[in-house]
Amino acid sequence: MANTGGDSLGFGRPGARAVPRLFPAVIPDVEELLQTAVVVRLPMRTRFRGLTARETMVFAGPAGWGEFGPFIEYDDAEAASWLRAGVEAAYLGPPDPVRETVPVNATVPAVPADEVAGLLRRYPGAGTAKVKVAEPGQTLDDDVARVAATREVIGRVRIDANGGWTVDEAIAAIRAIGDVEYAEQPCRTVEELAAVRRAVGVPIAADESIRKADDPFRVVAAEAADVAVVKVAPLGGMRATLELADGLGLDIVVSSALDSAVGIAAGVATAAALPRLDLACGLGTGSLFTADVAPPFLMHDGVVEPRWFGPGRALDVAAHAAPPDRQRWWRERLRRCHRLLRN
Ligand SMILES: O=C(O)CCC(=O)C1=CC=C[C@@H](O)[C@@H]1C(=O)O
Ligand SMILES: [Mg+2]
Repeated sequence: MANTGGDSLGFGRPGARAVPRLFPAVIPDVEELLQTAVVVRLPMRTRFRGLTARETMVFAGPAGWGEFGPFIEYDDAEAASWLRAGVEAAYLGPPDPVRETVPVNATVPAVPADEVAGLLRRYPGAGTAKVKVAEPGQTLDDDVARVAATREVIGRVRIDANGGWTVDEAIAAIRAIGDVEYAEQPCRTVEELAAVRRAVGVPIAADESIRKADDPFRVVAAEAADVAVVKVAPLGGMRATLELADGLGLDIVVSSALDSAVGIAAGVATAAALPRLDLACGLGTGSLFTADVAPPFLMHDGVVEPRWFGPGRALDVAAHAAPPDRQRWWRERLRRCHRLLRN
């Protein structure tokens, strides 16, 4: 039964943007975190989310490596959850798995249709593809063509509009695109998602309406979605994500936050620990980078296996270290977020 009320994660309290507070109970000293922290800049193969390189920070703790990589434009209140997730990974390690493999979807950025087949070669055995749609500056024809090109290679397609459509645009676009596994975040608000869901026969997935919401349970209360896309870093960690997934009572897809291999390891560990997992997870974004801090989670036969970058494990950070001004910027950001977590 879905939980539509308040919850132990700290979500949904008036004025308190979700900084889940459950794990870990003790946040280490900031100087300890900064001692091993390195900022890397990972070059990307294809533009994704407007990025051609991904800046992120990794640090080590007694349980291994953790990642702190909130997107640059996020404010400190939003970024603090990402720090909590990194601290949990480095100080607590992964939850116990209940499965040995995690099914993963191919991710198709908003590329021209004729680039799709080449891109999908990076996802051997994928049974599901997620196609980005509603990209600013592109048309519905571009989306229809990209989805059609994807379907020629992978039969099961889900789409992600990142809230880019109005309700009317979403209804028209979903009808034009045709049968999909689900439409992720077709519009921006929960009410709009519910309106689209009522109008179309296609399942709706909520992403931003969960990871950026003051109250992720509103999606359930408003009957706005069939699927919850959950991301470990913005939701404050693996255990917080598992608890939220359990409370939501929707079908769950664990997805990446465009993390390095360190953050993806936490996503895979979370998916491996879910009591039920019926849908492929969006954890194949390592394929979008041309370099990573460790061997990326590349799928084979449509799945990846959990792996953990434990204590004493050296990462390939030197080759990808960001310039000194960016190191300073991230270290200051970490200090500010750390103060928020301690308060
Ligand atoms: O779900 C996937 O296949 C890949 C992950 C993915 O699409 C995203 C990762 C990071 C930022 C987001 O804009 C984006 C998403 O909206 O789901
Ligand atoms: Mg999404």
